[in-house]
Amino acid sequence: MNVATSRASLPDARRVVVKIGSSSLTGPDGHLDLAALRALVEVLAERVAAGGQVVLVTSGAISAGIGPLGLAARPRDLATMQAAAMLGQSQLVARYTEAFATHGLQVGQALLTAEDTVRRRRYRNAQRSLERLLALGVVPVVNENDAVTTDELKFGDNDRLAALVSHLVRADALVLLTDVDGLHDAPPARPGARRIPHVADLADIAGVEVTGRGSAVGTGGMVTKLESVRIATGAGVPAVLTSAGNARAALAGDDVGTFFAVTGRRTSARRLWIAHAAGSRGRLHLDEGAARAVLGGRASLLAAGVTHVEGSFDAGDPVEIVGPDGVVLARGLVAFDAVELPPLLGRSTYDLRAELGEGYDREVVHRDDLVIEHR
Ligand SMILES: Nc1ncnc2c1ncn2[C@@H]1O[C@H](COP(=O)(O)OP(=O)(O)O)[C@@H](O)[C@H]1O
Ligand SMILES: N[C@@H](CCC(=O)OP(=O)(O)O)C(=O)O
Repeated sequence: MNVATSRASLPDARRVVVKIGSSSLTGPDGHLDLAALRALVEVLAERVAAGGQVVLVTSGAISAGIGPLGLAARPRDLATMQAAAMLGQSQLVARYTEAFATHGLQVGQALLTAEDTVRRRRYRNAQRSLERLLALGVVPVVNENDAVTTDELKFGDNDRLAALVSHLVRADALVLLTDVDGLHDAPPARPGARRIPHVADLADIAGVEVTGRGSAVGTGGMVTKLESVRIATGAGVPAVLTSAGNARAALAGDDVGTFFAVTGRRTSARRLWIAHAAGSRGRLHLDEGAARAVLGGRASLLAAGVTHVEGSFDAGDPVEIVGPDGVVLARGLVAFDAVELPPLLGRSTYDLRAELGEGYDREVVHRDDLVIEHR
């Protein structure tokens, strides 16, 4: 580990996750921009040649599928987007394979889903295989597994995926490449909007106007990029946001884009998944006393304090924990299936054990599986 503590230490960051968005890989005709892809690969190959390690998180599967499928425009419905991504992903990786090969490097593909960052066993598996791939000198090329993700259970944008991957591989820095040179003090199309070079704490930019609308092809706009930055910096990984054309300069620590300093220490993977699991499978509504106990930070959630449940989750799924006023207080991994809970609610642990036996008196969400929302 050699975490970049400032922009100047970026050249020494040993392991870097670089994410490139659709907007930077798509030409004006909506097809994959091969020149842009090759230019990025050249920069990353230089980094590897200099002794660094790079994990590439790349969008562009849908863009790469448009041409071969003969589609007039980027599809909007989920099934056609998935079909385009399935065809396009293999094209995309083929192009990366060729481009890296010209620099004597090999690539290995990892297609991840939100589920992989939520489920402990899958997280560990992904961690182990990526670690081994890097040790073998191969460049991991990561995208979301669009073929198997549904609307409610997907990242959609690759920004948050990149932040979670940077935690997964214990990166020393995260570089987000897009079509604008960093965060601006207003949406960059607005006259007079200026780049913000350094952000020490995300609270400092709370007043900055950002839009969730991306470019014509991107997903999530600046909102998901800041969400990604929040996850990464809060988990101990500094981030740089700049345009794809500035990738080399950003890695060299030059004054381009926006540098976001670390705000938190490396958290356990477990707490990170719980806090940022892409989707929640349901909600647990609490009474006043339980809400206070949960916010106190040390208590587990017991059936006695839950008034009702929503959703159809299984034991182990992420759920939102909601106060009596409807505000989400925390997220956690629930220890029961949704159908098991109604008869247990509002009842004391003593009652449950006496009537239903050992096991039914367990916590609904154990405190180790519970993370309070900080907004
Ligand atoms: N305050 C802001 N600073 C910089 N960019 C912004 C801001 N608000 C909105 N944006 C928009 O975010 C867009 C990038 O998001 P997106 O299209 O999703 O990119 P990508 O495909 O690279 O993920 C930019 O084109 C920019 O217009
Ligand atoms: N995973 C899909 C879509 C990802 C996407 O558009 O994300 P981004 O460009 O990062 O906002 C793809 O590869 O086309």
